Amino acid sequence: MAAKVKICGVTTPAALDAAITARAEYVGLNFFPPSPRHLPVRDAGALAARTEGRIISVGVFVDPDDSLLTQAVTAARLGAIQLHGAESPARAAEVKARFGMPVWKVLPVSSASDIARAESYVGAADFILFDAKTPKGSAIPGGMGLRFDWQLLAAYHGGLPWGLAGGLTASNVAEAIRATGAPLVDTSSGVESAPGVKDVDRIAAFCKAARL
Ligand SMILES: O=C(O)c1ccccc1NCC(=O)[C@H](O)[C@H](O)COP(=O)(O)O
Repeated sequence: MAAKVKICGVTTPAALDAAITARAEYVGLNFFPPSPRHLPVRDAGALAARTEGRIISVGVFVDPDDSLLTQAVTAARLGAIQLHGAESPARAAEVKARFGMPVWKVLPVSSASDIARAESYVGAADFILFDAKTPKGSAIPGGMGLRFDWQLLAAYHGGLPWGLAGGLTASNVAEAIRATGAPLVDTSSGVESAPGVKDVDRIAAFCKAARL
């Protein structure tokens, strides 16, 4: 089965439409203010109006409080919540229960023990996204175009559905899927011309390459 595609950090109608046209399954809408892809809640409604029934919006959050989640879930008509911070299994379970929608937990990876942590989210989250660990002190915990050693994924026992993120581009995504068997691939900076600036041609090329 073809890997599903998530285009993360979409902030404009043009990028959203490019993801829909290229048949991506998900877009990520980023609600973390320090990110160059930050989407203010007040701007989310305009994008949400274009997504209805065409693509699923995943809200990207870093250790969010319930107030931000409530505002974003409503304004952006989210279909899933991605927790990209240090959220514990208990917090993931709480968010899942409170908002009644799938929770994706991101695990930053640099060693085998990071993969093993996925098991602790069984029953608490619905989906695990393995992403590259960013350097200590980074302003953002994702979207930096960094890869991790894909061979580490061989140790994953598959207690939860999962996806692969980190440094994926149109040039390496087919190889990433072949090497890891990832059922979902996620990219952000790999389809940009500059941080936060999505490139519609790169979005199309990425989606095409993921399906080859
Ligand atoms: O992209 C961001 O700016 C970001 C900021 C804070 C938390 C998460 C963020 N991105 C989340 C994603 O799912 C990215 O697609 C993922 O980290 C991969 O990014 P990239 O290596 O640039 O493809």
